[in-house]
Amino acid sequence: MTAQRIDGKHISEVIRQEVSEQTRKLKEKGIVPGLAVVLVGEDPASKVYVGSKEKACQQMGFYSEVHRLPENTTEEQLLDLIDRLNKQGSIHGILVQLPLPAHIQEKAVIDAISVDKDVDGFHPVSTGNLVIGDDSLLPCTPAGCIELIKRTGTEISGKHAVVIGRSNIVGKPVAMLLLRENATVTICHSRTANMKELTKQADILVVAIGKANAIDSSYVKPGAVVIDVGINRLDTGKLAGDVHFDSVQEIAGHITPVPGGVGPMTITMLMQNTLIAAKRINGIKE
Ligand SMILES: Nc1nc2c(c(=O)[nH]1)N[C@@H](CN(C=O)c1ccc(C(=O)N[C@@H](CCC(=O)O)C(=O)O)cc1)CN2
Repeated sequence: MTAQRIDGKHISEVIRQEVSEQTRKLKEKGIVPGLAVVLVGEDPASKVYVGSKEKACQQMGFYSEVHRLPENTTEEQLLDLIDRLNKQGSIHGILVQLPLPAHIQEKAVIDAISVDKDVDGFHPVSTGNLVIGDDSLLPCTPAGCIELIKRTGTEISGKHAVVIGRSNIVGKPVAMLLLRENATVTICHSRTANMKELTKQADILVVAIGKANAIDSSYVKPGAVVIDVGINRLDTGKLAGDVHFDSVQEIAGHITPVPGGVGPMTITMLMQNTLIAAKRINGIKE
């Protein structure tokens, strides 16, 4: 069996067209979704991602602001900027690009973003709402994973989903989203005993561990949907996922490639969140 490749780039394009159409309709009501992206320092990958977010905003017809701050920006200066953006009427979404320089506390910065404008879905109140099933803006990469699974035609309800990785920004929220879709969810991590025994039971396997090619076909149940969240740059300069694609595609039913799988969905879900935030802030039903 050779798995079907889940084309994150194509799915992303389809969703972007939907977002851009809804934005056009919202603009007829005089509302222009606005996103502020804040970048501190010179991390090369972050610069590329922020540039892609700026381009995506243009493509969607959003208003956008990018604040590129020097590496030596203090936490206080960053918090002042967030305070201003929280109050700014033209801005419906605020995103601070991660990672931040070591002298700035990530938690203090995330906590300062208004929950209504938390388009990254990283604020503790957004996380709490996700856990209890209340409305909140969903974290982009986990929401992208669920969207990719659904668009394979897979019914998530009743399936056994195994998530490898327990980070606050991917592993835990993706597990919560799968639970919300009525999957039976197991979370594996670096201390899990007999991991293969668990992953081989998974109808849906989501891998977010940050280790290139760590998961081969011996971890995978035949026919499973495999979602690879890892983006690892190899010494050769090439990108690799956490899943050994060539090995796993021999056994899986569906599999995301890297690049071109989950990655493109992250920015697309950010566009969708900004549109949702603009509607909610203006009291418009979705
Ligand atoms: N505040 C945030 N910071 C970071 C997030 C985030 O969601 N919010 N996620 C990542 C970086 N990221 C977006 O910010 C991101 C990562 C990867 C991609 C992507 O499209 N990847 C491509 C490959 C791109 C390449 O060639 O390098 C793919 O997988 O196909 C988009 C966005 C950390 N920081």
